[in-house]
Amino acid sequence: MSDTGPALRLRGISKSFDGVRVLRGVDVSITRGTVHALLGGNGSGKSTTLKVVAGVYRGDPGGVVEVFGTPHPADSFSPQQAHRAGLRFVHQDLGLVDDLSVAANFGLVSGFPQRLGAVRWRALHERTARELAAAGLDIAPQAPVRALRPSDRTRVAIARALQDDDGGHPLVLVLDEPTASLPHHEVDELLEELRRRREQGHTIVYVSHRIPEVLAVADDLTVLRDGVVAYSGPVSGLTEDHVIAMMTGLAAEQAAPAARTPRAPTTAAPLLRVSGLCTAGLGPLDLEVRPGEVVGVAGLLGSGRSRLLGLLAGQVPRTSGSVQLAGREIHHRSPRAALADGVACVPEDRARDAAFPDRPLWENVSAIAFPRYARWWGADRRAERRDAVKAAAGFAVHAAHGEVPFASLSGGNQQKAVLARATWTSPRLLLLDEPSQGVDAMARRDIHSFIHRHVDGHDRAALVVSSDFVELAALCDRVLVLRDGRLRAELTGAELHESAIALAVHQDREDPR
Ligand SMILES: Nc1ncnc2c1ncn2[C@@H]1O[C@H](COP(=O)(O)OP(=O)(O)OP(=O)(O)O)[C@@H](O)[C@H]1O
Repeated sequence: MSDTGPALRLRGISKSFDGVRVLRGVDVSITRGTVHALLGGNGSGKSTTLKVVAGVYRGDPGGVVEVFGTPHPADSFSPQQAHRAGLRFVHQDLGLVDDLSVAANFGLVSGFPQRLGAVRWRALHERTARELAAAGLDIAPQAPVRALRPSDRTRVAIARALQDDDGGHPLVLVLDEPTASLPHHEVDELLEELRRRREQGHTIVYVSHRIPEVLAVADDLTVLRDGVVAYSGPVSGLTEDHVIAMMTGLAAEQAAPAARTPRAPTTAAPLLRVSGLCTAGLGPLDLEVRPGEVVGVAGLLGSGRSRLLGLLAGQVPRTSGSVQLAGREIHHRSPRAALADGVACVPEDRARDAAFPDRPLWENVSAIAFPRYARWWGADRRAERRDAVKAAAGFAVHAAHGEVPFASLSGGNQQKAVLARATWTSPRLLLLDEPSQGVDAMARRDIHSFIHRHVDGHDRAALVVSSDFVELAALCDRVLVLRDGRLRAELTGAELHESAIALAVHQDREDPR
């Protein structure tokens, strides 16, 4: 291990899947004691790069992963070698076991101290308490992971990854989208944690789609475009538009978003009218959505925001109340029944609720539209495939072809494919739960303009749940704020900005709605 030079250096890293090269000669040098962000559009190769660095994927021959001055051939680098070399990883799902205590989660990685075959819990608790204190975390080692706040869970995962099993040497900590699933108000805490770890001498490599956040916390950044390094250098002096221009290869002015025309207030009769709607933990709720409106729903985890969408989508049964769509009472007992009435939903947990991972991309896109292709002689699969591939292309889903298994798509492309499916049947009410999770900045802009196009001038509307208040302010005509299952505020016009939404979401005082 050399004492000078970069912490991590990638030289000529390439990676092919079935003969298709998805990384092409990636060269990156990461300075010790810095925060280095890795950015790029969906499918640009960020996760693949990290997996080669982690030794999970074998790189193509010729590439080198150099850690603290020691070179390792990328085609034979293993996870064990990566660990010994001083690389530590925190994946997006954090890898914590919710039902175990914090100390037991530490033990899973560092081993359980034992005497005569029995676990020495007291020793494990003491060791974990020292690690937590060193990390500035005021958490008992006995606390169940399930009870932790989201940002504390991430900080525990970081403390576990960095636990002092390496004689106190600085390490390279690699994080994959650590802020993607954090509530808005906890993002700053995590960014502060990254800064603190940098001060301790560690090197942080951090994948993100949130450019403003990267500009705030990173010293340097690398932009990947189609598996090639488009930029690697300091953050200072860069703006969001510069970064997007590097990600897209377009000039900054071409990459800038089209200005949004504020919608005139509509006086049309409501498309959706909800009255006295109740289910466990939610309601009674009264709300109206007019044709052409994009209405946001903001609230903390547990506020009832996803439950509201589930109720409208036929996934959650109601206990009382009424829902009218275009003046007609509807009461769906399944998502399929809701769809038949023009209500389509994109759930928050794509992998669990919205995907057939082993089936081809095109089947995942056409999944809800296949009855259209029923013919007297069977199903017109050829037409179905053709139209599904077209629908995916309309959402800029980046895939070699329509036959690739859904699971092999990058996360952002999976999300776009699921959105393409939901909108294919031109639903009158589009229900979207965290629609731009994991999608890159350009795709997020595309998704927003698609939602606007879907509703503008049509007898359609969208209801959007998002924990990203910047997104809600940019996308929505109105934002409803839920707390403890009740509607507490409604923001519109000049009130509709990020900080007002944050304030309304966190307010303890109940207003008299
Ligand atoms: N196991 C695999 N088999 C085949 N192709 C793969 C596999 N893993 C990744 N790819 C392809 O490699 C390319 C890069 O994917 P990768 O997941 O690295 O992108 P990414 O930059 O992390 O994207 P995102 O921001 O959407 O997560 C994509 O075209 C993807 O479909």
